[in-house]
Amino acid sequence: MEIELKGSFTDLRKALFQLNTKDASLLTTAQALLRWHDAHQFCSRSGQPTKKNVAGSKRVCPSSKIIYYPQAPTRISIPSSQMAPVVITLVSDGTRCLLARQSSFPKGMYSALAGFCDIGESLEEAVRREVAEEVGLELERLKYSASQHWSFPNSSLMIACHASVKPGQTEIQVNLKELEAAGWFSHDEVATALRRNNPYTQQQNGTFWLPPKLAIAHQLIKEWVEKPSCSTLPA
Ligand SMILES: NC(=O)c1ccc[n+]([C@@H]2O[C@H](COP(=O)([O-])OP(=O)(O)OC[C@H]3O[C@@H](n4cnc5c(N)ncnc54)[C@H](O)[C@@H]3O)[C@@H](O)[C@H]2O)c1
Repeated sequence: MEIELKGSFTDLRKALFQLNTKDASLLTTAQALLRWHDAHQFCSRSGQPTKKNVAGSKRVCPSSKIIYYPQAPTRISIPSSQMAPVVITLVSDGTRCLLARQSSFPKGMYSALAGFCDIGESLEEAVRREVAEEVGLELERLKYSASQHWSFPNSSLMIACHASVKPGQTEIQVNLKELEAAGWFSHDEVATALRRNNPYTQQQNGTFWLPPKLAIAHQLIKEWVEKPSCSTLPA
C-alpha cells in the first residue's frame, strides 16, 4: 500500500488503522524522521543549509561543522537543551560480566556497553541492537535497573539494564570501530576492582578500573557484584 507521508495527522491516523503493528511502527518512524529533517534544514549557528547523510540518520552543517541528530542536537560545540535517551547494559553469562572500553576512555577504565537510542526504537530494541552491534551477542533476558541524567558532554537520559545471554553463547566479536577492547570478567575480578576503585593508583600500576560512583555504570556493576543472579531474574 502506498501512503502519502506528508499528509495531515488525520490522514496518517487513517492510514495507521489499516496497517499491522509492524508496518504502522515503520510508518510512524518514517514520518517522525521526515518531520525532523524538514525542521532542521538550516544550522542554528551559521544559518547555512544543513546536509543530510546518506542513511538519513543525521544532518551536518558544512560551515559550522555542527552535527544534528534526531535524538537531540548534540555536538560538543553547542550546549544541547534537549535530552537524548541512551541505553547502558551490563551483560552477564551467569558467572561473568562483559565490560568494554573505548579508546577515548581514561587509561585502564572499563565500563558497561552504552549507546544512543535510534528514532522509532523501543528501549528493549535499542539494548538488543547496541549489544549486537558492539560485541555480536544475542541477548536472552533483559531487566531494567535504574536511570540517571548525565550531562557529559550533553544531556542524556541514561537507562540502565541488566541482560543475560544464553548459556554457551558467549563468544564475542568486538566491533573495533566502536570499541577498543571488550571481554568477560569474573565475579572476583570485578568485586576486587570495585573495592580498590581509585583511578589514580589504578592508572599507575596498569590494573583495570571501573567508572566512578556517580556514574550509573558503577551502580549497575555494583548491583551485579552484590547479586549476580539479577540479570537472570524475571523482569
Ligand atoms: N553515566 C554513565 O555511567 C555513562 C556510561 C557510559 C556512557 N555514558 C554517556 O552515554 C552517552 C553515549 O555513550 P556512547 O558510549 O555511545 O558515546 P559516544 O559519545 O562514544 O557516542 C557514540 C556515537 O554516537 C553518536 N552520537 C553522538 N550524539 C548522538 C545523539 N544525540 N544521537 C545519536 N547519536 C549520537 C556519535 O556519532 C558517536 O560517535 C555519552 O554521552 C556518554 O558520556 C554515561
